[in-house]
Amino acid sequence: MTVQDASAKSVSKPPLRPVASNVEPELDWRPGRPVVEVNAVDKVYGNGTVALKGADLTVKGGEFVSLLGPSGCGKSTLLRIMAGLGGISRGSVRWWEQDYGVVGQKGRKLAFVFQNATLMPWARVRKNVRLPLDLERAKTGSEAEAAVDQALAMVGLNKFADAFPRELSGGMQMRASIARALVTEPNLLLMDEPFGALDEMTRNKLNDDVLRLWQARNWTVVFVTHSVYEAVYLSNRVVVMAARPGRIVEEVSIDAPYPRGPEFRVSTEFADYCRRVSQALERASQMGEEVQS
Ligand SMILES: Nc1ncnc2c1ncn2[C@@H]1O[C@H](COP(=O)(O)OP(=O)(O)OP(=O)(O)O)[C@@H](O)[C@H]1O
Repeated sequence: MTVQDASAKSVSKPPLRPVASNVEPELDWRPGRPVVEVNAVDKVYGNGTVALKGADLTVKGGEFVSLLGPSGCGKSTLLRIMAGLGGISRGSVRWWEQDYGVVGQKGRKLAFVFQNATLMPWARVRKNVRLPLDLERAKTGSEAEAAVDQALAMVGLNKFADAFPRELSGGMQMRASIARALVTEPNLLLMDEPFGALDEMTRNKLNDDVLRLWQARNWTVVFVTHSVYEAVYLSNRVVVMAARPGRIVEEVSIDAPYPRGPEFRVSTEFADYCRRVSQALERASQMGEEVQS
């Protein structure tokens, strides 16, 4: 789907406007407080597709929430709405308990990681990772370089700073893409099926990297995936969606403690959660078929 959907029946595109003077600019990340709230949101595309109907979802500070559901159930649409990309047809969205104007302030930054690494092929890794800082122009040259070095080190790519994207494996390209999100020091990370194209070993490794960074950086994460295993491994909460119309139908809490590692993947607890989530997904898939028939 396109990022900006100009043809959508938009009632309220989140306004991009200067920060209100009464807004507290200091760090406002508190575990348990709502970071993004989607209230009764409908999304109808210009061609009449009802991508979301009555979506309600609150993601709280420090949560790792996965969106899971059959193809076309509106996962990407919901994630993009949470990113302030594209309009909504009904309902409301709040970020850090305020409107979109607060996004980008200290402690209220969001970053989006796309399905593909979307690196500039003609630019070296360092330049790709630095791009958001150059666009923000908030840091001096040496500050930006230091931030890039730190982000590359966190994803284990410091030795590849001067490589071109074509010289990296698919997993390394996704790492570069994560470093590009990291460099802006986001508080809310929205990830749209970032590892779907990778082999299982690489995906498992990147899952561990994301969990490590999530804990180290106090991120709040919303993660779209088609994989029950990935959703269970990563998340505190799996939100299951159904299609036609796209809607949230179930939630499963994953109460296993962190850090999670290889032992968790082979535990009966993991298998039990996977079975529960698979059953929820099966129910969701059948709902879509019922509506259609
Ligand atoms: N720009 C658009 N214009 C019209 N319809 C769209 C647009 N983007 C998405 N859709 C439709 O909206 C519905 C939800 O799409 P969306 O991409 O959000 O689902 P998804 O659950 O992320 O799908 P997938 O798992 O296949 O990526 C689908 O029917 C899709 O065809």
